[in-house]
Amino acid sequence: MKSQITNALSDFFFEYETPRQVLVRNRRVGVVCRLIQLGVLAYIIGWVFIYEKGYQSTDTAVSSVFTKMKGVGYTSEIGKERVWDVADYVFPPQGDSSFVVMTNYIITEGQNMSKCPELPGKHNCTSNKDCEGGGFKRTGHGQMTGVCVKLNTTQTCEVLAWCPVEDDRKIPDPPMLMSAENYTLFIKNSVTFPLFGVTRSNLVEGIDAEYISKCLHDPEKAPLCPIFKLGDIVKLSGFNFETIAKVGGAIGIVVDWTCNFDTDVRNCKPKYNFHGLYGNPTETDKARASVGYNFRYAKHYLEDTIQKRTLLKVFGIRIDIIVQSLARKFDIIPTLTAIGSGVGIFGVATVVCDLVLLYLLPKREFYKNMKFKYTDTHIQK
Ligand SMILES: Nc1ncnc2c1ncn2[C@@H]1O[C@H](COP(=O)(O)OP(=O)(O)OP(=O)(O)O)[C@@H](O)[C@H]1O
Repeated sequence: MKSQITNALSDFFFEYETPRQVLVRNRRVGVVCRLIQLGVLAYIIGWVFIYEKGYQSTDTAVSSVFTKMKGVGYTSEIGKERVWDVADYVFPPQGDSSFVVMTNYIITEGQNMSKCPELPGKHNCTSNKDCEGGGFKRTGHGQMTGVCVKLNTTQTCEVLAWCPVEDDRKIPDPPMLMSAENYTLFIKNSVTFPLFGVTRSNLVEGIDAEYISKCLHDPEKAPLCPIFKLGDIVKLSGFNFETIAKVGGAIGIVVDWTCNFDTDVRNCKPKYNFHGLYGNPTETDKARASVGYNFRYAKHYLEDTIQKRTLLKVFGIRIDIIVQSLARKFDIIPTLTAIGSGVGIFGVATVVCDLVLLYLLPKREFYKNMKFKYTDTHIQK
């Protein structure tokens, strides 16, 4: 018993078995096999390694964006000249990655809390019965007092509201702040790739204070300049400035960081892309339920101890800055995984050629006999 175990152990340790193979001298099978192997090799080298960069690991960035607008707008309404600076036309003012630049507005000044007639149109009435006291209309401006009052040639419900109520039936055309086309936007963006421990900023090497004070972004001539003219942003996103300025719209600026850290990190530079998200009403769009982008904003103040407000219906260009990133660097683990899976796929060639050899060729019986060694039929005692 002991000697049997010793024999088995010595067989296990001092012997090596390797499969015997059959060398098939057949041109057709040879060609099929080599072609499949060539295809697999092309797939591994061309697709997995070169195109998909299977030898690198990837990481996306953690990023922060800061924006600042500059430029001055001028409007002249009947008897009133006004200059609009950045604190007046950017909402919110903190320099977020998503903000609105006012390009058109409807201003209602000196509103105070009192009773006044509603806007003619949706809120017309013929008698007090049409104005339910204490009630609210879906798109009304205040609480109805229950009285139907005369307003010019029509009658409307009287409301307790911020009076006079805003009349937004006509949007100023051309837009009040056409000068917004010349405003400039400064984007400061910093990205960190935690896996590779690399931090980059869009103020890359060579973008110094002097360059910033003069440059203006141009996709061809100054692709790295972080200062953009609003008119250029609108044009590059495929919109017409006057139309988008009138009713408002949204634009996405994509800062794209696609970096390869196998080369110098200084080659990791941002690319800016512009996308019109919504706005620019075309003829068919006019029929849509909602066109453009607007919101209301009020500035409150006290006048002779009476609280008053100035209401602005703001039409503007909403800019969303989106950071997209993908960095790559050589890593031994994905490299070995790609090689391993490639070697595995080579096995496909053997399976296909065996099928051809053993089941399709006319001399398949001959090859079967060469490939397999048969035992005698099992005879039961
Ligand atoms: N929208 C913009 N258009 C043109 N230049 C800008 C714009 N925003 C900032 N800059 C300039 O870029 C530089 C860096 O701006 P940053 O905000 O860091 O500095 P700042 O001195 O606080 O700027 P500011 O001129 O607003 O006081 C400054 O010279 C600034 O004038």
